[in-house]
Amino acid sequence: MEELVVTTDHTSYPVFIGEGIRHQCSSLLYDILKERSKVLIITDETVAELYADDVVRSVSNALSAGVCKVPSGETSKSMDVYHKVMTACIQEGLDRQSIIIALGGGVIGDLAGFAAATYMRGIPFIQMPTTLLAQDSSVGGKTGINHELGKNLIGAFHQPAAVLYDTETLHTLPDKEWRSGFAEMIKHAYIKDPEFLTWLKENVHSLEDIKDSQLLRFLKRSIAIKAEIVKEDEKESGVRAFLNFGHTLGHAVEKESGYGGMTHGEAVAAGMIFAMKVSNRLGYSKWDVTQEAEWLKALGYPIEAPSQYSSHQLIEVMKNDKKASKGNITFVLLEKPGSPFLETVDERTLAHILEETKEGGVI
Ligand SMILES: NC(=O)c1ccc[n+]([C@@H]2O[C@H](COP(=O)([O-])OP(=O)(O)OC[C@H]3O[C@@H](n4cnc5c(N)ncnc54)[C@H](O)[C@@H]3O)[C@@H](O)[C@H]2O)c1
Ligand SMILES: O=C(O)C(=O)C[C@@H](O)[C@H](O)[C@H](O)COP(=O)(O)O
Ligand SMILES: [Zn+2]
Repeated sequence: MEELVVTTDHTSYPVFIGEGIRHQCSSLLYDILKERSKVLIITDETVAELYADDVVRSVSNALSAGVCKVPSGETSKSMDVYHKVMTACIQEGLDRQSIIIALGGGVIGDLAGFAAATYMRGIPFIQMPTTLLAQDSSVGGKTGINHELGKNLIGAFHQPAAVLYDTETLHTLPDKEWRSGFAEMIKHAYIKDPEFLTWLKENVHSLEDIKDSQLLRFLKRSIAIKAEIVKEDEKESGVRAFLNFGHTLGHAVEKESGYGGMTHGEAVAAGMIFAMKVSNRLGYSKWDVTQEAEWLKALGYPIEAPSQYSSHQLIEVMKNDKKASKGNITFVLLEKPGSPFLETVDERTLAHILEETKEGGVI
């Protein structure tokens, strides 16, 4: 088992990574659980079927556990499902000494984390990620749900008390979800670690390459990058915004696809290529976008997906992005790997590039 530590100005917590560690909750989380009155495991229907019994058994040595199941997928990051989770917290008799476990992917981490941040004005929670994507989402304390008008518009910063990442759970992950999670790893490499990016480009040419024995090595590097950024800027007043590379357009595409039409990672991959085009167009960089896109296309990312949607509508949605200010859309741009910066981009430039993408053009 590996252990990393995430430190912020206010707190610090362990990230345990290892095969089969879901069976060791009572021992690994003993110091946290021993103080608590009750635990509610929030999970989705798919993950519940596969892993909830193991986790209930594993925590039951320490304290009594309930399970709250929500439908699988992005649509559970909604007001309606959040309300149902709150009802479950009340009916299960959670008090201020209770704790929530988020058992699942990023959807569950964000939803259950937000429930923990707001139930009785805040109780602790533990992240138990089960997707590759959750190497990003389980660390850093961003929690929240979607609104019909935009992604993650309702939420709170609430750091977990611990992250327990059982990599054995990844063995049941569908290919689409491996691809989705890998996009966030690529993002970490693009914004912070050119050497890691080169290594990924040289070694990963298929989904099978992602799943192979090197996984633990790049999982750890990716989590460490996220932890470094969160340590420097917990609440996104500076460098943390760089973690949004690919997300300005990506979130708009997710919203337009009806939340779940495209996975988060697929949308982010298309958004990263788009951001490189914007960066070139504004004269900040000389990306060979075709070459960057080829690598992602070979891994199965639908890079041209934004061209299915109305440019006007995507721009309207991007105005609701949290980085926007006074109606101006702000992008994370990249001069070169490891050199991100924030820039306001005017709507005409965005419209042109979106239209060129529709016509199959790459800058
Ligand atoms: N808070 C953050 O910092 C942060 C960072 C990145 C992404 N996110 C959010 O994360 C969400 C996406 O997370 P995700 O990609 O993990 O999606 P997800 O949680 O919906 O999981 C994807 C699918 O895989 C299934 N699944 C999960 N674990 C499984 C397993 N081990 N075996 C088989 N099936 C399994 C789920 O039931 C679901 O159908 C988005 O809403 C995104 O906005 C948040
Ligand atoms: O942790 C962060 O900070 C991130 O931006 C990570 C992103 O991968 C993640 O998708 C996040 O939820 C996006 O944040 P948002 O503030 O744009 O909703
Ligand atoms: Zn993301």
